[in-house]
Amino acid sequence: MEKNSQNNTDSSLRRISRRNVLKAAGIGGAGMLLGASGIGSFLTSTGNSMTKDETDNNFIPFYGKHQSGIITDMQDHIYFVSLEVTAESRQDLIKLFKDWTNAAAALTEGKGVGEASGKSYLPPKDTGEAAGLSPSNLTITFGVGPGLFVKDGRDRFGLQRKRPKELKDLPLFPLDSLDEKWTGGDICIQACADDLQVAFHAVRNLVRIARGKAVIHWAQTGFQRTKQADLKKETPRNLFGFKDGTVNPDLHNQKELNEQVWVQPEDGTSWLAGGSYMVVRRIQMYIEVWDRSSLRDQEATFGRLRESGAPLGQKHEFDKADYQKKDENSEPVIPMNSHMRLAHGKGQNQILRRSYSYTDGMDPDTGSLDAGLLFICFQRNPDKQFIPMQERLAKQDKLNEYTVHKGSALFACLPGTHKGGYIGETLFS
Ligand SMILES: C=CC1=C(C)c2cc3[nH]c(cc4nc(cc5[nH]c(cc1n2)c(C)c5CCC(=O)O)C(CCC(=O)O)=C4C)c(C)c3C=C
Ligand SMILES: [Fe+2]
Repeated sequence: MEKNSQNNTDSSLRRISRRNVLKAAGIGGAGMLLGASGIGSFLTSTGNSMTKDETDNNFIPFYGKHQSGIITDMQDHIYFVSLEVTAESRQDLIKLFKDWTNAAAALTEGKGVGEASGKSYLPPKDTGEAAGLSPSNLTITFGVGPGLFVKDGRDRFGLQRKRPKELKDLPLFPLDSLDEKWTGGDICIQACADDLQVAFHAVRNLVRIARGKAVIHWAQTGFQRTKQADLKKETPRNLFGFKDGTVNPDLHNQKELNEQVWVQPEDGTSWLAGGSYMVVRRIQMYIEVWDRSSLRDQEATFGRLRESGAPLGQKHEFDKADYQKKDENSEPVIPMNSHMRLAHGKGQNQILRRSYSYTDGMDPDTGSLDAGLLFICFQRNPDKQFIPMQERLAKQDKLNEYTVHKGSALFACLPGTHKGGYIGETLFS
């Protein structure tokens, strides 16, 4: 569970009026028409990354240069779904993305999908369970998996030549214990909101729209502490009790985001420029085993103190880790096999972590709680970011004693769109 709301201090952004926010929802080209006004310039520079604290009506625009739900401040809940496409024609697939775009734009504004027909002899277009609820900072993010481009040797939609070389099944890492039921998918929908019913409603209606064209392959809900419960707005803690999400790219540093998160025009896949690669791993955490290990062992596992979240050898959570520091026995203060040290590597390539905890009843194999992390990260290039990082972790991470990777998927999250356009337009044009 990773926090990504650092340095969110521009008070002018917090004073955006409801009228301006709604205006922003309807404008073309990510707010560019608003020109030099505060909100216009913000949207122009960062796409639709307006964060929940920056609006006064918990609404995050769907339209923008980038899809929302990537550099958006994390909401309290996620409903993630991976779909298999059953449509056979390119036209049907394009129609699906157009219908989804219109529905997603309405849903994020707190509206239902489709017009109410008022005809009692027909099923209502919208399923109704979010009627009267606020938008709850709902974001809906669409991604496409390798199977959309070619599956079982078939180029179903004439997309094979458009597949970026990075968009392929992730390699099997040492210790992976992947289950097909939580792995892969042709398309993903990530719905995040501060209310689970709002997120569920979004997914349910989008899946309903896809009837006859796509079916659910796997789904996973996730949570973190609610903002209501955390008055001090600290970094959320994962199910091992540690602050999780301290080190992440700065969401307000455009240069850093272009280097680490957004696919760039020069990366060789023009239709994906402005999008981002999303890695999803369903990681089970052996919480009972963890609960029997000593505090010292737990802290050595992550390389951080549990209480403050400070790196070992430092006092405060955001102090810089000193990887050279030795203890009185000349041993590294931050152990060589600690999670933080291995994830950090040489510090050149980062990922944007946006993970949520999950619980899913009991693991029938062990009789213990099935709980863990729906690990999600975004990046410009998985070959240079997630994959080498996970190779290091899978080989040596002390955390592996307490976790197992059960699910895995890679998606290319499409660039954003403007009103009148549709998500996926660049891929199909
Ligand atoms: C391959 C990428 C990563 C996986 C998989 C992963 C799993 C995982 N992580 C935690 C808990 C923590 N992770 C922390 C730091 C951290 N983790 C990754 C990457 C992966 N984690 C990175 C890049 C970093 C930051 C490294 C750095 O440069 O400092 C931390 C420390 C606090 C923090 O910065 O967030 C915790 C705690 C769990 C529980 C988990 C799998 C279940
Ligand atoms: Fe981690």
